Amino acid sequence: MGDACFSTQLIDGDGVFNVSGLDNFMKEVKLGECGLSYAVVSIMGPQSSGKSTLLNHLFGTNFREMDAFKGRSQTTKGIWLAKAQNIEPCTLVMDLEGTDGRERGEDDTAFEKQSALFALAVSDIVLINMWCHDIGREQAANKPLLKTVFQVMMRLFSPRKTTLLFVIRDKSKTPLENLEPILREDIQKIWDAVPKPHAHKETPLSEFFNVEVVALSSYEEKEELFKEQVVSHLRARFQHSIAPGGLAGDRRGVVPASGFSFSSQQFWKIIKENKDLDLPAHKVMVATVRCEEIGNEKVASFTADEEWQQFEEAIQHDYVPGFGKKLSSILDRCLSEYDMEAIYFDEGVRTSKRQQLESKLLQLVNPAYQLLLGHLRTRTLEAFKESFDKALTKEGFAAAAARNCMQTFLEQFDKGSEDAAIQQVKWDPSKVKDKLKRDMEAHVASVRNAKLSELCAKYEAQLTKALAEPVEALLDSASEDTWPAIRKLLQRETKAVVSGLESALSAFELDEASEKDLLAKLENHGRSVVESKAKEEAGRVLIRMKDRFSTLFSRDADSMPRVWTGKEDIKAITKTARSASMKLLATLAAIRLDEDVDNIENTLSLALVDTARPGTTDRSIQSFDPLASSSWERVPEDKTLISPVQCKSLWRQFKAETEYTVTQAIAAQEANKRNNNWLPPPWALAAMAILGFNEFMTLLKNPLYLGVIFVVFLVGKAFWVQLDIATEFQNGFLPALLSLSTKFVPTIMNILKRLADEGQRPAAPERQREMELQPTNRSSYSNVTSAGSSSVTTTENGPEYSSPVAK
Ligand SMILES: Nc1nc2c(ncn2[C@@H]2O[C@H](COP(=O)(O)OP(=O)(O)OP(=O)(O)O)[C@@H](O)[C@H]2O)c(=O)[nH]1
Repeated sequence: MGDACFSTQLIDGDGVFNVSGLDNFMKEVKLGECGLSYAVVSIMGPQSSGKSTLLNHLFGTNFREMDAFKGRSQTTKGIWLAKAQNIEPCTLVMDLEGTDGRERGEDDTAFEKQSALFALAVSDIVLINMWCHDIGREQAANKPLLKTVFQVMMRLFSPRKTTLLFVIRDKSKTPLENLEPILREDIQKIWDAVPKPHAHKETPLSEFFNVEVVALSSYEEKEELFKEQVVSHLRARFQHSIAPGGLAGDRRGVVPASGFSFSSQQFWKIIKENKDLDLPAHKVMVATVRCEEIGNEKVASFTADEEWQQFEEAIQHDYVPGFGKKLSSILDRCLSEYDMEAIYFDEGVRTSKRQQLESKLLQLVNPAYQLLLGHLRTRTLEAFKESFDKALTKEGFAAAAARNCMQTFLEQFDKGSEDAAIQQVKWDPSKVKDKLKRDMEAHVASVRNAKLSELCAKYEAQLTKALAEPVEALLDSASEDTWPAIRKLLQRETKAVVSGLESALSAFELDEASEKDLLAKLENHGRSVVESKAKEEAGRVLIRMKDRFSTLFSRDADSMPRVWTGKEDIKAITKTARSASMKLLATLAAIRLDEDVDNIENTLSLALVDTARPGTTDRSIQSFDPLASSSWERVPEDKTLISPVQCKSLWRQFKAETEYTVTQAIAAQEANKRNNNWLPPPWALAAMAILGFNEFMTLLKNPLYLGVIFVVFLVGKAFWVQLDIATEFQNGFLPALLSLSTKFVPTIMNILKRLADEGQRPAAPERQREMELQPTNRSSYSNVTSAGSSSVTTTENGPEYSSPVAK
């Protein structure tokens, strides 16, 4: 690559900034890597005053020079930029279009003013090229130039101190020592004459400029001497110009080399808009833009980072161990790269942009972190459930064990979240942990509730078993002691089961109120078992009453079946049996689990059994019926099983259905009495014995008569059995006659047929005996059932009673 590469037109003659040219130039000379170690030198001076010639000799550049033989005309248009050769640190050299050209106007927007301001803004050293013979001259060519420089300097807010190096060309024999004071005086005069803003009225020139003077021999006449002076004297002053005590000014507004392109573009833009330049603000602005750019580059490089991309992908599916450590190192790398690139920019801007970058990166990473915590939470919850359920099947539910298990897995979560923690930021995983804790608690609670209801159901079943059958038995044998006995039983069994549940509940560590609740529920369950049993029994009360009645009525005190001989007091027996049945009704009329304060038995006894007591008249019953009510006195509605009116109707039904048994008994008694009366008086028996003596003797003498009588008896007995005459007459005399008349002929035929059949078989006598036995059994069965029975069907509205007769 030739020397030409190092020079480029920065701003053309029309004031257009060559952005791409500058960017290429910067890449070419690797300016971006210089940081703050670079200097900018520019040269101003009249047209064709040998500026380019000086720069090329001083810095080894190749700015265009005028050909000496072609005459004087402007060669440099706009502003050119090149890099000085063999000068440390990197020194940029700007060659400006010459002043006092006739082509340009004189107003504020004139190109030479704009370029002078630009040069002052970006340069550390400004060379002012002037002819030696102009010194002390009123009409010197450099006077308008200096005026311009000083004027535009006022347009820089808080300007930095720039070095003005006056290069006196074509030095004469007059020594520099003599020339310099005259020059400085000239400069001071110009400075004083320049209109200044109020704030800088009294500001001395030295505040803004560092004035240096150097004189060179004529390049045209003493070229060798010129070259020697340039190389051996002047060039040395540009080495390490930015070091303390170097040629450069105070460099207050300098921007890092990587911001040079943007900074100079902005300067030119503002100058073109004819605005004043605020160097500190400009510095901050360049830093802001550049740091932002660097930050964005770092975000882009982070997003494209392969390691991060792999991480992000893996996290979509599952928890990745070592997340925090790995991500911290990627972020760290990114941030330190930023630090390195932004190091020379304004510290305030750099730091705030670093924070922005950091928060952007963390924002990018945060969803992955949250996802990771989500995976960690799910994993931990699953592991907790597994371990908890395993312990549950082994040891049953225990609140303490559940707590320990939760603690272990919460600690596991803590470890996992520590592993996921990023060093650059302290993200708080407590919300996720809280959610995990809530989920764990919900699981424990649901298991606990299931176990609790299982336990309660077990104890309820136990209590049901302990109560149901004994209560049924107690109610079955209803007496005065029934309810006290039931109460005692209920109390005893409930106490036992409740204490069992109480000790089983200790593992659940329930609060006092909940425990009390459960125990009370169990107690209530016991009561409800008793109550439902009582309801069941009340539904069957009519059958029970009839059973009790028939037991007491048909059996004597020794439980032996009664034979109605005629001596029994049927009325008294009936009364006893009915009053026992009434007691049963009274017992089942209400639930008495708390106390026996009701007056049901008395009321019933008064209204149902004692109606026929001496002194009780029909009128008094009619005028006051204690059963004409739907509720009992002192018995709450929910404890009433059979209301007074129901009792009354049941009693009526009971009486109607037992009436027949009583009538039967009375009939049997009367029949018995009649049977006993059939025997003739003793005198008739004596007469019969005396008068029938002859017939008796005839029979004794002729046993054939006895055989005939025996055969007649057998035939008669056969008819009795076959026609089931005894059963037929139980249904009444007339129906029996009708039934017997229809059955008479078939029975004769049947007997004859059987006789014929039996005659053909050798075992005939045994069959006949069997035949004789059968009807006897049947008749005894029918006697048992004849006591009558009824059935009860229960409907939603309560028990319904129906009599078997009706059926
Ligand atoms: N007398 C004299 N002439 C010089 C000197 N240095 C250069 N020249 C001549 O001055 C003429 C202009 O030289 P340049 O270097 O092109 O001057 P310039 O100031 O860059 O010109 P513009 O870019 O057009 O403003 C050339 O013919 C040079 O030979 C010098 O020291 N003394």
